[in-house]
Amino acid sequence: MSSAVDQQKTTNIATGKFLIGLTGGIGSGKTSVANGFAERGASVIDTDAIAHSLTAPGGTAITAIQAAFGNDIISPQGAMDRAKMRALVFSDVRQKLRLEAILHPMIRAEVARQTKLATGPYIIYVVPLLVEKGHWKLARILVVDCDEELQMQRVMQRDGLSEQVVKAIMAQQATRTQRLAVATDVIQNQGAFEALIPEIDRLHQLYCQLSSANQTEYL
Ligand SMILES: Nc1ncnc2c1ncn2[C@@H]1O[C@H](COP(=O)(O)OP(=O)(O)OP(=O)(O)O)[C@@H](O)[C@H]1O
Repeated sequence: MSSAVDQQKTTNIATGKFLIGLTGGIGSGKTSVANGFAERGASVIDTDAIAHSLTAPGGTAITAIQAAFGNDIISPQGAMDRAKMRALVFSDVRQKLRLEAILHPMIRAEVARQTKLATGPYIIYVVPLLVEKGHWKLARILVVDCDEELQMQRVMQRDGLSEQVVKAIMAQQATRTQRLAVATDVIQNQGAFEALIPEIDRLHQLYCQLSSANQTEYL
């Protein structure tokens, strides 16, 4: 596991924008929390959503995935067959690296494009594997945290996956301890949705303050 998250206390010089990485284990509530920030005016760039659109029918990554993995990995509709790909990359780490070699540069390019266009007071990058696959220049790291049992319940309910599959996914991710070790901010998502609201409000205010202070430094 690389400790590859490169934090900066100030606005990212390359982009001139205040960048926050949002991460958490599968089903921890990243999307729910990110939506809360978006509702308050933040620019949210979701790397998972980008990966989905790259591998949807007609997506930019489809031709390269087909060339690397064969026709069988592409569904009749022209999307990457996610279930087949999941089985493949779980059983063979080299296949995982091949897929990442195709997708990661495309995701980075799309993140850079959306970052240039972003107009919010700060930007939240939603990066599920931020701790595992770092090298993001960030001012803050926000971890959405909940216990593993709850993660499992939520994912099994949402995606109809078996406990065994969810456990296998979680085993490939960073542990709670590893994530919390790099966090500058933590949102506990252990209770009801409503309990997230004051936490999101508090951090939204903090990020607005920090981003405007940092912007001033660079004017
Ligand atoms: N506080 C909560 N109370 C009840 N259900 C919740 C809560 N937070 C999230 N959920 C539900 O749990 C599931 C996972 O949440 P969400 O999709 O936000 O997590 P995620 O971290 O983005 O997941 P993934 O890693 O799979 O992308 C969703 O069905 C969501 O509606």
